[in-house]
Amino acid sequence: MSLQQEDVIRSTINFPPNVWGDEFLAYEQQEYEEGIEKEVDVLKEEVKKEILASLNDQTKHLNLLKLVDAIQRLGIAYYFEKEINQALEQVFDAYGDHNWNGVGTSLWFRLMRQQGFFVSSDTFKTYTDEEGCFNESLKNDLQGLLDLYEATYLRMPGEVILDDALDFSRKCLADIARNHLLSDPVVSAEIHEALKQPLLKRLPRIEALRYIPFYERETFHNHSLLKLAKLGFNLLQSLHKKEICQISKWWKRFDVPTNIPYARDRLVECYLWAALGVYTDPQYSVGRMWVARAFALITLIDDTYDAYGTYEELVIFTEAIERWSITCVEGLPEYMKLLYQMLMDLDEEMKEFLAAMGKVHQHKYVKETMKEYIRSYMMEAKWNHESYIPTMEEHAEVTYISTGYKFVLAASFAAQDDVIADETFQWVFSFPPIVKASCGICRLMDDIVTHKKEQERKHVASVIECYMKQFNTSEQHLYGLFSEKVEDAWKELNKESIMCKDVKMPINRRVMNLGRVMDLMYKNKDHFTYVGDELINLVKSLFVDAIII
Ligand SMILES: CC(C)=CCC/C(C)=C/COP(=O)(O)OP(=O)(O)O
Repeated sequence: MSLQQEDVIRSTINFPPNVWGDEFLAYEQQEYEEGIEKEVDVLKEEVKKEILASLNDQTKHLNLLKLVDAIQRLGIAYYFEKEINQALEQVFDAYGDHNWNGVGTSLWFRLMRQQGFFVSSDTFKTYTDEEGCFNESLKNDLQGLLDLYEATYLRMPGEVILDDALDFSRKCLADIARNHLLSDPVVSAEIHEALKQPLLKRLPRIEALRYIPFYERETFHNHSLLKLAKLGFNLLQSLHKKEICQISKWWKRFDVPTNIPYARDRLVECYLWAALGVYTDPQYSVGRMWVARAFALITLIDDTYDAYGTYEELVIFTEAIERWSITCVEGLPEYMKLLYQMLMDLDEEMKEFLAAMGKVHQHKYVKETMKEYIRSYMMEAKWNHESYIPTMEEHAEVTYISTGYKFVLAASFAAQDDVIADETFQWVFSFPPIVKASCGICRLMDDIVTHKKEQERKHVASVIECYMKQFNTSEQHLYGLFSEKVEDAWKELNKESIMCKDVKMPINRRVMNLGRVMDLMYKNKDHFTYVGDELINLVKSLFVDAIII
């Protein structure tokens, strides 16, 4: 009997169609005004000089930190990687892990930890009395409270003083916001936004979009820096437009709505994921486009395993993945052939890229993590088929891999046009705690918002069902419990990014950005599947509408 016959029961649902149509195909000819790069270079030099001028003068260190903070929040740190590192190293050499005293402690603490320098949370003891209570006088300094609040999010597991400082500053800020004591609407908006989402969880590019107009309103802003931020934003935006146009042309060839109508068609959203969470710096154009396309294809494969494919079909597909050869196409059910072909074509492209870079031997890392990823999909399909609810441990082991983040990281190292050591691939293979924590954030935040809808059809058990079964408990208090686990995972990310020196900071930052994407795609609702105005407007602001200079 053919598997394609109509009596096969498939647990599909009607996902909303792609909201973009052909919009991005129109951006092929986007050219930026001539001369803009020259202007950017001049401004860069000005800002570099300013950084370097403050380096050796301790009286200027607070201003130096403010400048670095502004550069990072304006989203142009990639222009000053070397200078920022030099500046923060200098500050670390001057004050060690706890000797910064007085004004700016919270800013110093946050910037140092963000850069991977360990500084001690004991520094905040000066803010408390003998009983460990935070001084009431702190409530009178609004900027100080905001800075303290943002600094506390850099906490590691067990840092009670920072947990307390967070409770204290959050409560003070919420009281201030509630009491309408503020006459300044800009500061009031700042408090509301900070309470909604701390800096730690904001994706740098989205923060730039938000911070540029905010910074402009500040009386003492640096004019060169502001101009550079705007030009830099627009330059990268025009590159994004071109890239989305290019990958849209590739995607259109496959006519997904006709050929794979049961799956989510989400190329632009996947590009957003890749551009904000994986490759944020302009130079990684090739990698960004490869990863975005891989995500879009994986989304189709995910919906095949989670919904449309029958168990028998999925076994065949998984075996073909294990064999990893285009010759397997023939043995696949008709509708799966395109998926397999797309995957093999993308893989071929990756191989060619690696060969051109002289690192073709690293292809095996991408292939192996992809196989492992698909095996995790198959295990979920098996549990679903057998109506088996796994233990929490079994569930985590499989569904952390099925977030795709381990594969994404390995692929991102390969698709990056600089030299990435084999040890870095081996590091991700060993599934280190920082990567696990990022996968944990992904799995928990995803399951919290998607499980209700998924369980309406036959779907693998989410972490919620597994916990309820194992601990014989009700669903109600689990959302709070898992939200706390997400916070714990953030503490782990902080700790590992500072304490673990196996990889360099840009790689840790990538792992953290993957965690941050979840705050965009899966906070309170599944914005990836059900793309609404919020995400649409964000995409337009990031990739379509230039900032007015
Ligand atoms: C990082 C990657 C690979 C992104 C690709 C897009 C994707 C598969 C999203 C998860 O959808 P989902 O919410 O249905 O996920 P799951 O099926 O794992 O719950």
